[in-house]
Amino acid sequence: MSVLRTTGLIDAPVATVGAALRDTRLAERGLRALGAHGHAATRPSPLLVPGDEIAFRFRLAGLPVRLTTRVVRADADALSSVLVSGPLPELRHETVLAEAGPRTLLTDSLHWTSPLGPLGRLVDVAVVRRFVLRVLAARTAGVRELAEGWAARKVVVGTALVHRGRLLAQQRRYPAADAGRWELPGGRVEPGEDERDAVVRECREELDVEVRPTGRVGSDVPLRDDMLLRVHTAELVDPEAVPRPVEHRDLRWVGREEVEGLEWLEADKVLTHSLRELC
Ligand SMILES: Nc1nc2c([nH]c(=O)n2[C@H]2C[C@H](O)[C@@H](COP(=O)(O)OP(=O)(O)OP(=O)(O)O)O2)c(=O)[nH]1
Repeated sequence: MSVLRTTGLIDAPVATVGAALRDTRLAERGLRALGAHGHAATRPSPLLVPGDEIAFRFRLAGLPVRLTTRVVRADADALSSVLVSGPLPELRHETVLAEAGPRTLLTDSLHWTSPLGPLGRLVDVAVVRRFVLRVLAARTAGVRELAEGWAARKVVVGTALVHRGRLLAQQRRYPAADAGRWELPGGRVEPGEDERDAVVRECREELDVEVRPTGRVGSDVPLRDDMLLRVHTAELVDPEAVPRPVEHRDLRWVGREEVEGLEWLEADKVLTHSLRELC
């Protein structure tokens, strides 16, 4: 099996780079940057989720290549995909992110098996490795451009409040387009305010309870109006406290199997696979 590893430093937090990695336009941009005249089809959603397939069509050394991969992991700090179909028996792509001070270290690993035995290994050295290195460099440049742009956005905090194995969702009352859809408690971080303080304030305002932030979940999600959704996990300070819907139509504690069935706001839909892991 052949392995190629590359790294890059990006001037943005891990969760923001994690969002950029999941951008569905990235594969196509990478191919275009190479002049590979490729086409990469994904479903029309802003961010990839596990199960999504990406179909690539491009030419390598003059030969047409068709290759489809499937996303198997899309977390704040990692994106992985495996081969579904293509002209080689095995292909696995893993991108792992690690905090490096205020920046993020991105490590790409590509593992593949050549289709032609010893001859394939020669082709690997001559053609494939060079092509893969260019693809990965173009992709990292695309991730950097998106993530560094998003890092300057205003943050909306969402709160994944978990209690006795269930997650709290709240149902919006307005605007009309979003009425009846579900979201996490939260809102815009005010100037000078810490994100965790915003989580505590929003939960006090929206749920009338005190919460304690406990960590983070999922990658960021770009929103309209130059905002970025970032979800923090939290617990009730008083386990007997009962949240009430101060501004919302309804509240619901949902278990692992119910998370993906709710009609969430668009942005939250790409986080449900991460949220269900909390239950
Ligand atoms: N709180 C929260 N907001 C979300 C989620 N998903 C999502 O797209 N958003 C959007 C809805 C809003 O456009 C924005 C939140 O900003 P906000 O809380 O300050 O504004 P809002 O529209 O809810 O209401 P308001 O405070 O102006 O009355 O983020 C989510 O899960 N929780």
